[in-house]
Amino acid sequence: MRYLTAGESHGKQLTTIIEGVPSHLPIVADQINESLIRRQGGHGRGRRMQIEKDLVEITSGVRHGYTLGSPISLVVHNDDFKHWRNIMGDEPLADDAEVRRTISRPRPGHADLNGGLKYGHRDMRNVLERSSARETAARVGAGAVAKILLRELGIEVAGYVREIAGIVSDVDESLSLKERAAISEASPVRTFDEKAANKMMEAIDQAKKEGDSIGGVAEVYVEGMPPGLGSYVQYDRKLDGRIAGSVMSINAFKGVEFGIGFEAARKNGSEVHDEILWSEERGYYRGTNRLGGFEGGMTTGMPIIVKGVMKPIPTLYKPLQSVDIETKEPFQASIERSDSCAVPAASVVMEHIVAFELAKAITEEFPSDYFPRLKRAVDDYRKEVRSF
Ligand SMILES: Cc1cc2nc3c(=O)[nH]c(=O)nc-3n(C[C@H](O)[C@H](O)[C@H](O)COP(=O)(O)O)c2cc1C
Ligand SMILES: C=C(O[C@@H]1CC(C(=O)O)=C[C@@H](OP(=O)(O)O)[C@H]1O)C(=O)O
Repeated sequence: MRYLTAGESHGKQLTTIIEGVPSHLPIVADQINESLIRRQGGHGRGRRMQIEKDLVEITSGVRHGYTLGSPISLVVHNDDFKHWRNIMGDEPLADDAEVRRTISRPRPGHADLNGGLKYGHRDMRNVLERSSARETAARVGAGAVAKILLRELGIEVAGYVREIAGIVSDVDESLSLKERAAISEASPVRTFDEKAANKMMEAIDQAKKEGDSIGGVAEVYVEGMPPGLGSYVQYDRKLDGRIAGSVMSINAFKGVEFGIGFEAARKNGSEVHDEILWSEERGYYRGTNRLGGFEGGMTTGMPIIVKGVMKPIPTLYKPLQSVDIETKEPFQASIERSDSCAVPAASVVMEHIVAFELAKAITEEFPSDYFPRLKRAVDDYRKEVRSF
């Protein structure tokens, strides 16, 4: 499975094309819409999210509620486009057109300057339109299809928030995926501890008041992956590596951890590695899950636990020094509409990005263009490893 996205933040629409989804998988648009709506929420989002109501149109690859095995294309219309029609139009502009006004003031922390240098865009709107995290709506569409495939195989994926601005929300490690999903879904910052959630919201409001922004940590939890997915035999087949790469590709993500992650550097081996146990009822399993479900680039069959670190949003009302590329003069701050914290939304994005990598690994391990056949292969494999 693979996918591509297209679309500018204030352009007409976002498009996703997903290739390699087997036929006869039941899909309806509302399942994808549920994911899209979840991505729009969370305390700290800016005014743009009041304008958009992300709803998908499935434009190919699905007929009467089932995948055809042909490429699936998804379209999400940008409601904000109507306000940007002049600026984002594809007609050549008259020399004196008002909308010729260009963006010449790059924001530190965003893609503006590097993108301008690389693509020769002296109007950096041409960079920000595509570097904007609006694109993550298109990626969530692909992830929602992946989640449907995984669910049919008994694999569930949940994303939530663990930390915002240094405020940590503890999670009771014994909580099941369903419990994690339900509790975080009910929280305005998608987290567990209500006290921490209130503090997080205060920190977000404070940052907003000060014209600043804040980041945090999102976590994705996966139940039901069979052991042995991914591989140790070649670097680019290591599934933890692939997941890490795709999590790092989310806008503003700066780091990834599995299980106890960076804490492993400060512990002895006996406090890090998960002992191997066996029982008639469960087959092989681990006494702990400190490594977060991976060994040797392969799943262990234990829940996958992966964290991603999101830096604070780069667009600030508070002055940060930059240089106008036309005048070469320093300036401070450009006032633009922006989120002040998007970690809750990003936890939904991360959930879907991880789901896509898992579905991709499954379809590589059990290649079939016909979903019922793929499912039978997965069931057989589960039986085989159970009696190993
Ligand atoms: C869900 C989400 C919402 C975001 N919202 C904003 C925003 O409103 N303003 C902004 O400047 N950056 C926002 N970002 C972050 C930028 O898109 C990101 O920092 C930028 O593309 C540069 O890429 P980099 O930070 O990965 O280097 C958001 C990111 C995510 C995941
Ligand atoms: C549109 C979304 O996020 C946007 C991501 C973003 C950025 O620079 O990344 C900037 C903001 O866009 P605008 O400049 O239109 O207010 C966010 O609203 C979205 O998540 O759907």
